[in-house]
Parts: sequence; structure tokens; C-alpha cells
Amino acid sequence: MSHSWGYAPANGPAKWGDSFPIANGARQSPIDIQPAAASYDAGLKPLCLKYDASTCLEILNNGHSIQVTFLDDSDKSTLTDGPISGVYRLKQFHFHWGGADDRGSEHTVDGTKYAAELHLVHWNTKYASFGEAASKPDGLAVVGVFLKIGDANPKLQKLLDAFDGIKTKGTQTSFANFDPTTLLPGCLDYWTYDGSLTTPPLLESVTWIVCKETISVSSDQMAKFRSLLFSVQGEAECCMVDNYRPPQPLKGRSVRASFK
Ligand SMILES: COc1ccc(/C(C)=C/C(=O)O)cc1
Ligand SMILES: [Zn+2]
Repeated sequence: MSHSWGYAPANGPAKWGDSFPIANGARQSPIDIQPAAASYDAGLKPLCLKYDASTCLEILNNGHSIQVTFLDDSDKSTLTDGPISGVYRLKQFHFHWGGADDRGSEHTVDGTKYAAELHLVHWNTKYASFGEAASKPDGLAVVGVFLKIGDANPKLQKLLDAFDGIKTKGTQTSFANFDPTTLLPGCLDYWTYDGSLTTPPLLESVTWIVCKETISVSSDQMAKFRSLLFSVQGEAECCMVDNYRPPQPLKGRSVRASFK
């Protein structure tokens, strides 16, 4: 790929394999989750998510999504239990969404696409850093939450209000004292499987933990996501929409459920 990756026909998911051959690997993400084919595993523990709002640093437009980044030099904001062992630290969260309410999520459920999907990215503290962990098969754990069109979600409002300051690629603003626990559904039942990053470098280092329960988002709130831009200030404006990779082949992997 002569130019950097993105989501347009010329540089989007169908082209990523040109520069990142792992795109056709054995454990790529996202996938279509088929609940009837998932196996209930009584050995799966409940998720333990403990976040400290004081670790929240900033919100940025990285040209692919909006990302909220956390201070990860201590175990103040962690994921433990669930399908993983050890302690994973929260590094960042970001979203994927569509150009219309009928699409936008990366994972699908029996083919159903949701309007958006939240990804909370954590790294295994058995490794020295996020960067090192990202290259290890047990290095990352990402919690996925579907955003389903419905009533406006007040818990999203502080995020949405920050978007005016990060409209274009490469902009960021301070974003303090935000607790991502407020974005989680009430029930933390989940599906889990071994997968990958869903953007280049597509590293096969992710234990995926996808929540069964959705959170709500209104059409008006989705319009705010769609007001963001892929483009840099001063460039021709390109709306940040459809920044999702479609489901990838399961290639024999099993999906486990933490619930009956
Ligand atoms: C080492 O560079 C990285 C680049 C991106 C990512 C993530 C977290 C991608 C994704 O969200 O799919 C991780 C590492
Ligand atoms: Zn993501």
C-alpha cells in the first residue's frame, strides 16, 4: 500500500493485506458471533474491571477514530479475571461507527450490525510495556461493547462535548477525570475468543471479550460521531464514518460464553 491505511476503497480493509499479510492470518478480528454456536464455559470468571478516573489523560482524533488515553504506569485502572489470567492495564478506549444507524460495529451477532462499538484496550503487565505486549499472543485484552440505537445515553455526553475540540486528524485536548466504567452495560455477560487488532498492524495478540448486553446511543448522538473528520485541518473535509473492519473468517476458532 503506497499510502497509509484507512477505510476508503483505495486503502481500506480489502487492501490491508497488501502491506500487512497477517490480515489473512488464522486469528483475525472482528468476527460474526453466533450465540447458538458459542459454548458455555462454567470456568469463565466474571469480568473484574476497576478503573480510576484520575488516570484519564486526553482525548484525540488519530485520523482513524477518537481515542481516550490513560496513564498506565501503575495498576490503578485494570482488567482482571474473566477469561484472562494476571493483570491487564487500561491503555485507551476508542470507537468504530457507521455512516448511518444500520451499520458501524465491527463484531456482529448472527449478522446483526450495531450503530457503533466501543473498544477498551488493556495490556498484560507480565510484559514491560503496551508496545511489547501488543506483539505477544496473550498480550492484549479488549472489551467490546455494542452501541444500539435508542434513547440518548447521558454517559456519552462528556465525550461528545469534547468532539468540537478534536474535529480534525492529529488534534487532541486534555480530558480529565473520566471513568470508563460509566460506559459499561449493567450486565457483564460476555463472549470470548482469541483474535487480533482490527486495524493495522492487525497483530494476533488480543483476547476478545465482547459484552452480550448493549448500551444505548441516539441517532442525534451518532450524528455527533459523524461530525468528526478523517482529514487534517485545511484539507478537503472527509467525514469520519464507516471506520470499521468487517467480520473475518473464524478458521476453526471456538467462541466461549460466560453465560448460559
Ligand atoms: C503497536 O501499534 C499498535 C497500533 C494499534 C493498536 C490497536 C489497539 C489497534 C486496534 O485497536 O485495533 C495496538 C498497537
Ligand atoms: Zn477498535
